[in-house]
Amino acid sequence: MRVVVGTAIVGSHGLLAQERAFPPEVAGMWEVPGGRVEPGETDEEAVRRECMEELGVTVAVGERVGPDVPLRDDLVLRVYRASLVDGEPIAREHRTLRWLTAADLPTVEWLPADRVLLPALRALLP
Ligand SMILES: Nc1nc2c([nH]c(=O)n2[C@H]2C[C@H](O)[C@@H](COP(=O)(O)OP(=O)(O)OP(=O)(O)O)O2)c(=O)[nH]1
Repeated sequence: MRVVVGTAIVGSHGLLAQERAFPPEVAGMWEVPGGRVEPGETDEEAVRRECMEELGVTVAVGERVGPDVPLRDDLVLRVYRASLVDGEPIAREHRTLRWLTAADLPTVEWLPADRVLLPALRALLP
């Protein structure tokens, strides 16, 4: 089973989410930062690497958030909570990033797997 890690970073303005720029089928849809765990890498290492690549920040990885969500036969999305340790997030690989409040959460067009996790993500917000 391969894993795509997602990262739930909650700040004073809400949950950090990003709008995908590519591929065309999912461009304009929203997700949390993350990506595929590479062979030989732990989930936590993948979260830290992806947050540096995508956002330019160092994070401390915390607890799992919600269930594993199947993406395809051999692939699941697994989200971890994380906190910012160093840097201000910048969308390096995405169209844009936003801090979403609890009220904002249902208003953006999430990728289908992330939609399954909305209750768990909502629970992280005041
Ligand atoms: N990063 C991320 N990917 C997600 C989320 N939800 C979701 O369905 N996905 C899917 C989209 C992609 O098919 C896959 C991860 O792709 P990616 O492009 O972010 O991963 P990656 O950086 O490792 O890129 P690649 O090597 O697979 O090209 O997981 C999410 O919240 N975050």
